[in-house]
Amino acid sequence: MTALRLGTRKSLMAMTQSQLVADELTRRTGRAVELVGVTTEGDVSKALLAQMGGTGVFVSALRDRLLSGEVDFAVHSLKDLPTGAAEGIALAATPVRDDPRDALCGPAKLADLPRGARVGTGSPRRVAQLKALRPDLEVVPIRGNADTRLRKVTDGELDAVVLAYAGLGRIGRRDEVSEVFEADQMLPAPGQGALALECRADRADLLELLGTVDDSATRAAVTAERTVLAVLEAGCSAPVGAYAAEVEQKLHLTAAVVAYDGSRQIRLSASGHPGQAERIGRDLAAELLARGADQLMGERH
Ligand SMILES: NCc1[nH]cc(CCC(=O)O)c1CC(=O)O
Repeated sequence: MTALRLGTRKSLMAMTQSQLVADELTRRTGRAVELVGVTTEGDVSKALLAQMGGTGVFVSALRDRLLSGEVDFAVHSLKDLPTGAAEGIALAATPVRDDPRDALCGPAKLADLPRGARVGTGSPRRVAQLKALRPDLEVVPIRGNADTRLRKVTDGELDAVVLAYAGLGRIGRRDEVSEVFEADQMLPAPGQGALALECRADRADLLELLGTVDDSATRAAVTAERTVLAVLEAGCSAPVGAYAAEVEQKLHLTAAVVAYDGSRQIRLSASGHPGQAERIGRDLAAELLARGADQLMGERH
């Protein structure tokens, strides 16, 4: 039988996580899987990434390859997937989630950084929560892949950077982490640490095969988190965190909207049956809006 073609971005992080998925699929189904590296607009142009606000730039090139039949399925970081459905594309599997937390990379823990230390991150969600924890910090907007960001610390341009702990593990850079933030300090981005396998919606054979690596607890958690984001009509450029996990067959969801300067936040939790993940997310988002989330997100400065 021919090898399945797995479409992936070409970064070290993407290639590593795609290879993990490929190996697990082969282990479970006996099918060989071959990686096909695809250059996306987000990789080519930083200006374009900024202009488009990041939403979906890494994803659309891979989806084009699915629709044209050049690849059979694609592996994305779930965090990078826009919440809206894509015509003709199905979310075939969400494998067991990796660590969802954010991590500080640098020589010291957050509390031990000097007054006014320069900390790099491009994410409004991280900026706002950093400011809430340490209002004295100078938060510096940065872009680029994890390697580029980490180099700004070793070069002395920045005192520390914040990155996803899962991604740091995938590129073998966990030894640069000084502190891993708990969700009550820094609520992760919806879908952080999880992967998404997509294929064409009309490929029933593939949906079944890829379904062998799906994890229902992960699926329920990320469904709840992403529903919050969708209802708030927020993307990765909004100061919104959401994290859900199943404990003893119950899904617990926490979501927060933080003012850009970290001065205020609205944080709520809810729980329910994992089969109701979407409703749990929708109801919590409605409650956030009722308590003024819209207004907080609207205040850019
Ligand atoms: N937006 C880039 C991106 N997409 C996924 C990850 C990390 C790995 C993950 O969350 O699965 C990262 C880098 C980061 O936020 O540090």
